[in-house]
Formats: sequence, C-alpha cells, structure tokens
Amino acid sequence: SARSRLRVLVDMDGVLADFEGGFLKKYRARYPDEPYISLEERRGFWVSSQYGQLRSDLSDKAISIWESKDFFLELEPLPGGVEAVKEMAKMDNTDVFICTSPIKSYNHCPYEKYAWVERHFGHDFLDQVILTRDKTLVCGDILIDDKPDILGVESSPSWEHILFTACHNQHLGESCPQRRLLSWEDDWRAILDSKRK
Ligand SMILES: Cc1cn([C@H]2C[C@H](OP(=O)(O)O)[C@@H](CO)O2)c(=O)[nH]c1=O
Ligand SMILES: [Mg+2]
Repeated sequence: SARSRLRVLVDMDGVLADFEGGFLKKYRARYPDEPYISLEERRGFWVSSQYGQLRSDLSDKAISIWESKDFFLELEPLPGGVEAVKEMAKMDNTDVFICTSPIKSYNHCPYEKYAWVERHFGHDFLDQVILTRDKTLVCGDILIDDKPDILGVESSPSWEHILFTACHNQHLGESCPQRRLLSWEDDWRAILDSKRK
C-alpha cells in the first residue's frame, strides 16, 4: 500500500495479559478438589476443550472461570509486554493498536478489557483499543497474537500474523508456518523493522 506509517496490532490475552496463568490460579481456588491441567501440559488454544477431554463436566467449570466478574480485569500483565507496547507507541512512524476479541458472554469482559488497558496504559490509550470478534477485518502490517489460526470472513488479511509463543502453542512445529515472537524479551524491534518501507 501507499501508507508510510507502520501499523502494529497487538493481541491482549496471551500476549499482554496472562489469561492462562490467571485461569489456572482461579480454577484451582474455586475447584480445589477437581483435576487440572498444568501450564506445561496445556495443548490446543481452547482451555475448555482440553478440560472437557480430561472429564466432560470440566469444560463448563473452566468456562465459569472466565465468565466470572473480575477475571479479565485482574489478569497479570505478561513480562515486558506493557513496556514494549508503550515503547512502540512512541516510535516514529508507528501506530499501535490493541486488537482483542471479547467473549460472547458480555456482561463483564468488554468493560474489563477497557478497564485493564486504562489501568496499565492510562486513559488516553483507550483510543488504541479495537474490540472485534473478527480480526481479519482489521487492517495492519502485523498482528502479534498467540492464536495459531486467526480466521474470519476476509480470506487474505492485510497483516502478517506473528505467532506469540504461549504454553498452548509452544509445541506446534511445522503446522505453524508463522514467524514467532518467543516472548517480549525476543527481538520485536527487528520484526517491526522488517515490515518498514
Ligand atoms: C475461551 C478462551 C479465550 N481466550 C481469550 C482469547 C480472546 O482474547 P484475545 O483476542 O485478547 O486473545 C478472548 C475471547 O476469546 O479470550 C483464550 O485465550 N483461551 C480460551 O480458551
Ligand atoms: Mg490471545
């Protein structure tokens, strides 16, 4: 395109906010006598699918955790993420947006995602939030996201998907052709630079 500024889309859960760690902590506190899946044993993007495979009734118990009030608000930031995004936002010729999908059980999640961004980035950064269930419709140069398959109605999205490594995707090999960011300690500046005109 003719655009000169680099547009970076950064996912929230699993990239900036510790969804997996927050889930496990609250699941174990609420269901101390039920089996659980350690972060080392996590496989597959959907937590509820793996819990359902462990025992069919555990799928609903897992869902009850992220549908609860304060789940999304109280997620801990992943190391280095908030600092990296703040630094990106100050870079010349760079626009950064937080692009995140709310769950469809909407009584707490959308509000809490905005409140989380305000808490960790400040009120002005709310201008940079994009809530969408279909990230393929959002235009950008890169999307840094922990979900291996980002699908939607647009079959050729404008962004390159950079797969952010998480417990659930770290074992995926050849089936994941994307470039990766292993953590926020990895060289995200080089990935941005590789997309600059
Ligand atoms: C149900 C579920 C949601 N999520 C995250 C992904 C979405 O946020 P994000 O787009 O910020 O990564 C959000 C709604 O599905 O919750 C998981 O990461 N794992 C899950 O198992
Ligand atoms: Mg995510």
